[in-house]
Amino acid sequence: MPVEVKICGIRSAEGLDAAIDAGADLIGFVFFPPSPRAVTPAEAGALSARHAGGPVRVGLFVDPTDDEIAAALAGVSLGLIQLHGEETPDRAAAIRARFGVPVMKALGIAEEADFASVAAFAPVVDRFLFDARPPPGGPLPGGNAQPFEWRLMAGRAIPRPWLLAGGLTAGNVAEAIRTAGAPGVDVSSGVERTRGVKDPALIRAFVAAAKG
Ligand SMILES: O=C(O)c1ccccc1NCC(=O)[C@H](O)[C@H](O)COP(=O)(O)O
Repeated sequence: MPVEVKICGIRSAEGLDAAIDAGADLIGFVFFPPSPRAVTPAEAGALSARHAGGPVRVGLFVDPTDDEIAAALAGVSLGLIQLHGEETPDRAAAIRARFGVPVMKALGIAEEADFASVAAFAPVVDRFLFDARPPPGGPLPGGNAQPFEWRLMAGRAIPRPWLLAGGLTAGNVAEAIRTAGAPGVDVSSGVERTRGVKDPALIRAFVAAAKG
């Protein structure tokens, strides 16, 4: 199976076009205003409308209210809701039931114990994303260019499709996939020329390295 690639934090036409041309399978729109990658629902809708079909449009939320999700969905059709905060399994289940959109739960990983909630989320989510646990007190729960120990994933039975994230670049993604046994990867900082600004050449290099 080819490795799935998600390019997260798309907020420009050139970033979106490069991700689609390069063969990304999923693209992420960040609906979290403190992020330098944040977009409004209208901006995401306008970007998404540049291409009919193509990659799954992922909406990224951090402890969202129902109103926030509804507002995003009014602006752009999403194929996946990524929950990147402190959402509980009950909250993930409620979001999935209310909006009828598949859900991906992001879990921050730094040690073995961080996998404890996988079993509780598995019945109520469609995918997992394993990212580096964010630094304490940091401004963002993701998108921090910080890797975690990929060997923590090796040989682990995850009962849903999953993506590996955190500090990936074109230079390390092949090794990360091999070490973690990852069926898919997610990147944001590693394909940016400056924080929040995607670089088409880095996007192309990343997708080629991940799928090569
Ligand atoms: O990217 C953000 O700005 C962000 C903000 C708040 C919550 C999550 C966020 N990103 C989540 C992602 O899916 C990133 O792609 C993932 O954390 C990997 O980021 P990076 O280490 O920068 O490649």
